[in-house]
Amino acid sequence: MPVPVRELPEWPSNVEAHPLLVIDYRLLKEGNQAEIDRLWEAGTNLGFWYLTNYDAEQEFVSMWGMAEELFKLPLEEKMKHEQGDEGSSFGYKAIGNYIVDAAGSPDPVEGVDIAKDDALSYPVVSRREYGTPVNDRMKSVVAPFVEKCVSITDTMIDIFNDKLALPKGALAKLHQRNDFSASETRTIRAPANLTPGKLAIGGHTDFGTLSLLVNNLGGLQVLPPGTTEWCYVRPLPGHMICNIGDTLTMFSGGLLNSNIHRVVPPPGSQAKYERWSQVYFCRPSDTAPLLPLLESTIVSEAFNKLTPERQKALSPGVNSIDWHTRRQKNYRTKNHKGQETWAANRGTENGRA
Ligand SMILES: O=C(O)CCC(=O)C(=O)O
Ligand SMILES: [Fe+2]
Repeated sequence: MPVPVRELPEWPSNVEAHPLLVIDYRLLKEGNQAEIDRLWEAGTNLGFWYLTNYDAEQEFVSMWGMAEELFKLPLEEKMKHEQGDEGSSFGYKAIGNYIVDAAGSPDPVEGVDIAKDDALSYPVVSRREYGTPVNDRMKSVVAPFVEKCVSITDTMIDIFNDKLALPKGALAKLHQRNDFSASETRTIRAPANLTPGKLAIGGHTDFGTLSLLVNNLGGLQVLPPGTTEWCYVRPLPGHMICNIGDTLTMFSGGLLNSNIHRVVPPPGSQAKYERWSQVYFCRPSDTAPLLPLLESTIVSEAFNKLTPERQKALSPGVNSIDWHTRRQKNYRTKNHKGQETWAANRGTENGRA
């Protein structure tokens, strides 16, 4: 069994971790202004924060149990539901199918991504099939997980909407429950005893709006703005890790920061355990145009202050699904041709101050 998140192995005493702001979800739900202001502070600076009192830790950990059953199947069986090389991220992901750097080095992790659309419509198949171990747990594990995550991301989207002084519900309209989107669950298993220095996931920004993450070991690192030193983010029981993704950076005219991060082997003696992560990616409706929401004077004033290069990076003008497909496709090892393929998978880090 995976290491339960509440029984984390000891953090090595000589390894520093980033002191992320801790945001209390219960206070956010109550409309506590001081907590809302702190969420804004977290979103506009590092773009990463801890969330406590979110009441879904069990739903996150249950997803590991679901994936463990799937990963037990013979590879040939799992490959029937692999994501493929066309730019969809829904489905099983075999070890080595993503690149982790510009040289095209293959990744060492196994994973599975399930579309929000499939979880919520089950037994109706909206996007694709995932095989029996997933089907058997769609109602009992996957859908409850997605429901909790949708509720958490909807809450934070409305808070950011109001802090950006957008018309009521403007951001929510770009993330409607019943619109098809690339929103999905992602479960990742990295093997124990990875070679020190090996990347499990290469440096990247997240593609969508908000990411919710629970992991059982260290290994996640952020590159804080204005620094050149990668810094560990320490998993803490009862705390999930949240971060801003590219599309929210675009909608906010660069005010909210989609920060670069990566995953390396866990620090110290934690490296001897299998590493499990559970993510929920909230992404805009497939047809949402990716442009700053200039109807807000806060957004337009921020956007006008940016360099032309940064303005261009934050207003690609393509639809959300095209952004996602381009990035995803150029992470696939089979599609890697050279340095230019890595450049083609990049997000809003281009022109980042
Ligand atoms: O495994 C982690 O801790 C982070 C995963 C991540 O950054 C991602 O899947 O985008
Ligand atoms: Fe990420």
